Amino acid sequence: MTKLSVNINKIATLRNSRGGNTPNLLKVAKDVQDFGGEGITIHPRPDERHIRYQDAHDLKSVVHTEYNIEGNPIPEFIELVLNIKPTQVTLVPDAVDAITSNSGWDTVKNKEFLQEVISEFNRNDIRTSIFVDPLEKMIEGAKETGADRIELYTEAFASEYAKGNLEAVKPYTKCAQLANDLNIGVNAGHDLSLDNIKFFKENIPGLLEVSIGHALISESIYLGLENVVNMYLHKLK
Ligand SMILES: CC(=O)[C@@H](O)[C@H](O)COP(=O)(O)O
Ligand SMILES: NCC(=O)COP(=O)(O)O
Repeated sequence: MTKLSVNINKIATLRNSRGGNTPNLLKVAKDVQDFGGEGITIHPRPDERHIRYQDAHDLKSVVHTEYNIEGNPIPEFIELVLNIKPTQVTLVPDAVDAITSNSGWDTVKNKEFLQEVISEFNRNDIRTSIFVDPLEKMIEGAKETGADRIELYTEAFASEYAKGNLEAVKPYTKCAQLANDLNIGVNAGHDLSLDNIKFFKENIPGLLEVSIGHALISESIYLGLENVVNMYLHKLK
């Protein structure tokens, strides 16, 4: 069983573009869960370009499924997560000015730092996950940090799959198998979509959770547009 955690960053992006409260992030989080979504993911970035730190606090009382907070463990982020105590924290090594997450951790080079941060979250009963590229060495390194799970960074798979290269899933299958053997849980995310998710799931043993945002919100626009245009036309008759 693979859980779907919906990343609502893009809802906050749209809200922030007008300065008001539309679309309402908390309503969307509630609706996602009412519609069967099994988790809510947010990735507050230091510049608060989409999710604000206050949103992360406000969502705490609304998210009754799995609450996953992603981010680079800078001191402000660590403090935020320790205050909120979500179900899971996913550590992502993104630069402040990165347009989106663009690589996994080097779990070998950063082993001691990660061990330190992870043990602090573990002491607070927060499940930990580390964002990694599909490289076996990085999975072995992740195990040594004490993390409960890895999140496989799926951008490379998604872009190759879109070109028809089905072989691109192979390193992910191998790494998931290794993670299963090492008894570390497997999550995945980035650019997963309605086009690629079924194939990905079928090829990843023990896939526990996927977090999906950019494509899912875009698809919601595509699939909802006809309905809404028609509702406006009806009112204008
Ligand atoms: C960790 C990850 O894979 C990202 O996809 C992320 O959570 C999305 O962040 P943005 O919405 O800021 O691109
Ligand atoms: N962890 C990945 C995530 O939350 C969503 O990534 P994307 O679907 O917005 O690329």
